[in-house]
Amino acid sequence: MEANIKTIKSLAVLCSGGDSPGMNSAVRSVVRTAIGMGIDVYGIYKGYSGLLEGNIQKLNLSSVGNIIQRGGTILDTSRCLEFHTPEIRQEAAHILARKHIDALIVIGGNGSFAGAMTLHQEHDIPVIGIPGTIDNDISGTEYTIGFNTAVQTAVNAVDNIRDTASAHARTFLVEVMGRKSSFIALQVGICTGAEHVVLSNQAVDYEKIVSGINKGTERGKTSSIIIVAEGEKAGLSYEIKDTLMTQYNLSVHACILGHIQRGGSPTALDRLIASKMGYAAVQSLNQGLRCHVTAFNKGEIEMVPLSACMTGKNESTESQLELIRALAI
Ligand SMILES: Nc1ncnc2c1ncn2[C@@H]1O[C@H](COP(=O)(O)OP(=O)(O)OP(=O)(O)O)[C@@H](O)[C@H]1O
Ligand SMILES: O=P(O)(O)OC[C@H]1O[C@](O)(CO)[C@@H](O)[C@@H]1O
Ligand SMILES: [Mg+2]
Repeated sequence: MEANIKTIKSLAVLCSGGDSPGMNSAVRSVVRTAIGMGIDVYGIYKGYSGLLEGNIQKLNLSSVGNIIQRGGTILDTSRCLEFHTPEIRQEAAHILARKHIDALIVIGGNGSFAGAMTLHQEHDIPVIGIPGTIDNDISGTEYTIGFNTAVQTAVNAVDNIRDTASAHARTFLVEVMGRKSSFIALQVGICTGAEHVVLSNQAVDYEKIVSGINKGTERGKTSSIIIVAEGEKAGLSYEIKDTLMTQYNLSVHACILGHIQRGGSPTALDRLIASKMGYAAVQSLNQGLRCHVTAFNKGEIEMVPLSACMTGKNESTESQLELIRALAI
């Protein structure tokens, strides 16, 4: 540790943005690691909104007992619009100082990381980000906690829909979450043997969808599954369904999976990565890191500067699409 780096005696942890399965496993790991190292640990309830309200409680070992397997987050979470305002962030910094909290661990997505970054830049507060979002849309890390569970939940749902699609000889459009990112859609598409995936950042290619369905019909297929990434707002699958009906005379069904993808008990993979990240977050503060993220790259946890995690990512989109096309022949 550099000689001029102040020792962290107390830290706070919060969850922000959409909840994701595995957040609790990460909170547990942060709390247990910190206490084991003699660091006082506080939970901030309801994300940045709770910070501004001073909704902060000291946590002990049993505060995080029996939560590793639970979905949601015991700390609750929020989307806090005021946090975009510098004066409001100044208030947040004062609240942390008044509570003698030396560092903040933020478990959340790209938006939550943007909030943590500004707090660090403006008020020199040590921050560590733990990537927790089902969207897997944070640059600098190949993985974000919750993605695997969300994909598994969606895959189970599509398997069920496939039974009906097959029994009734129907085509289904199944819309999955992911906002601007199509990672859930792509992985669900591969794992359910979908005929086509509609990406969130591209115009819908109706000719391709229709020729795919027709090709399948010609070789005797009676049902098809098309996965739709939701984009800016939910409901695109219904627009596609209407266009297929009115312009191509094709009758299809649409199903929006919605928030069932965000809840539920985390998979073993999410519990494992969350436990490792929580531990690494606290260790890294002890080692003098002050504005970093616990990233998961090439199978290992590594500390990456928060500044490297501020843009979206789209690596692997093309190769995943290629696989879907190759297998839907
Ligand atoms: N540019 C920003 N500056 C300050 N705070 C921000 C900024 N962007 C987002 N935040 C804070 O982070 C919160 C969560 O952001 P957002 O709603 O984008 O979710 P997220 O963390 O990306 O998670 P997810 O996408 O998984 O729901 C916002 O409500 C706001 O309080
Ligand atoms: O629950 P809310 O606030 O409607 O947010 C929905 C969004 O949150 C996410 O589930 C990520 O948390 C996105 O995939 C989705 O677009
Ligand atoms: Mg986000």
